[in-house]
Amino acid sequence: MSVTPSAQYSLTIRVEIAHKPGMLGRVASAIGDAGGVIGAVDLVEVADETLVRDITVDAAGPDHWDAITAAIEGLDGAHVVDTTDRTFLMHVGGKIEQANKAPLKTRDDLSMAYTPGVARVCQAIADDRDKAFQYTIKRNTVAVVSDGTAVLGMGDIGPEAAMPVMEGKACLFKEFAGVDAFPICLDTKDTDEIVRTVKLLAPTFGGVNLEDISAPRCFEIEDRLKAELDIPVFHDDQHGTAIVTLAALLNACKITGRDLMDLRVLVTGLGAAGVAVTKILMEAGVRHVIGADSRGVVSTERADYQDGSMNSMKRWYAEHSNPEKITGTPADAIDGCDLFIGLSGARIFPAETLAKMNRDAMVFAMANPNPEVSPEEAAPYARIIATGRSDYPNQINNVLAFPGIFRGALDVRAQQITEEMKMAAARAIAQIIPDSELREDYIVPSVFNREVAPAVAEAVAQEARRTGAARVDDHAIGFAAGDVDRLLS
Ligand SMILES: NC(=O)c1ccc[n+]([C@@H]2O[C@H](COP(=O)([O-])OP(=O)(O)OC[C@H]3O[C@@H](n4cnc5c(N)ncnc54)[C@H](O)[C@@H]3O)[C@@H](O)[C@H]2O)c1
Ligand SMILES: O=C(O)C[C@H](O)C(=O)O
Ligand SMILES: [Mg+2]
Repeated sequence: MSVTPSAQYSLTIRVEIAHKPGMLGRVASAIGDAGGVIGAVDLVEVADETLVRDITVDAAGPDHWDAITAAIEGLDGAHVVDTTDRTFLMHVGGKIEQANKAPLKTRDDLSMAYTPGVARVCQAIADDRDKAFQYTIKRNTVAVVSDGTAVLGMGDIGPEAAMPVMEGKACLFKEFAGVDAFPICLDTKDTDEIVRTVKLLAPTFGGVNLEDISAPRCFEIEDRLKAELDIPVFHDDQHGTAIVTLAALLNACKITGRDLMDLRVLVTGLGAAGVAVTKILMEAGVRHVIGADSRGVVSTERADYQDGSMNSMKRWYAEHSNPEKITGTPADAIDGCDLFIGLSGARIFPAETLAKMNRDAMVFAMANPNPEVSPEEAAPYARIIATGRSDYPNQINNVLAFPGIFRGALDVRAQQITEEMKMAAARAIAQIIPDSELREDYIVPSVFNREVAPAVAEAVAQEARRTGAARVDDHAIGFAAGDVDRLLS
């Protein structure tokens, strides 16, 4: 849906240019006239007759790449040698690697890090398994587990194809909260097998972040793992999304002068994210919700509810929403709504449908990578617009939640992420923006705001302390865990 040039379609174009005055300017103009946005320009090779340069250009998509390279080829004295898709280049060999914390230069180093010294550490843990948190990576390492069945809005694309997203989550954990996370993509969709596999892996990890596992299996998988493991288990697409959506809504309501209790809300997509978002909004006070899945608006009148074929989560939904028993499509149900929340897929209805919403409408179109309705098209009908993407303002994305949530939980060694912790995290995210700075295009902090993860971690840790769920209090060293380990070693 990207129509404007952006970094996701950034291309490095290697161009051989005649070595004479004005040529680089002509190449730059050709790129600009074709709509490309030039970034870096590097000199690769100089010869008597020619220069070779790498020109980095943001474009709007593959067709636009062709138009830009054709424009360069159309010049006398310029020739495209080759092109590199920078997004793919960033993924060559994967995005993360393992790194050693202890030096291994001498025999002494080896005899401590490995045999024979390591055996004493193993024995200490064998005598007291809790010491795994002190002397292994468990204390700071989270498993990012997916079966590849609901990857972004791309659906069931399989475990190998899910890896770039899971590696990306690991990058975000490390970057924003100093948490070491490891991507694990499983070659099974079977609930029992997933539960058993994660349980078998659990001794290595301090927490489990479930990711992009489709509904309704994700609900049972999370419930069972939470019940059976003594480390926190958190399905990011449910709870991370719910926390950030509530944070955004708290601030959007301040701007539009609304009360959660009076809102009329339409949610499309009743999978992992849609159900969890609805639940947290209801816990926070929202009373009037209508939900729609790919078969239309859900109600107790719908045939699949009546004949018992509706899954249990949607049955819950049908029973707790849509008091007027509206039937039909999301476009039918949007009449008179104040808030639209999309957690379904791209372009599910024409933007004009939003005209039926109340004034000062709020539109959170959060499907990734492409939202239910584009912000440009929604603009005439909504006062506040948010998406899950980084290239628009108001990015409602679970990255604002999960790094800090796990940082806080690991620091106090909480065994569960409770509802109270999630609420506290939502409030912490919302409060990062002072009321005086709230604006229609600034309802959630930037994902690059370094205050967010520590604030979320502190809120989670405080809640754990308050409820007695905190088993230790490492919070003082949380963000510097690596440094402290080095000092201790
Ligand atoms: N912005 C964020 O932080 C964030 C977080 C989680 C999920 N998401 C996005 O939300 C979407 C759903 O993710 P999920 O994890 O809940 O997946 P899921 O597979 O569990 O659920 C998807 C749901 O959407 C429904 N759906 C599909 N097309 C629809 C349509 N045209 N109308 C109504 N409903 C439709 C499906 O029936 C299903 O119930 C994805 O696009 C994902 O990228 C965004
Ligand atoms: O991965 C993201 O950017 C958000 C979310 O987890 C999603 O599945 O869309
Ligand atoms: Mg996800």
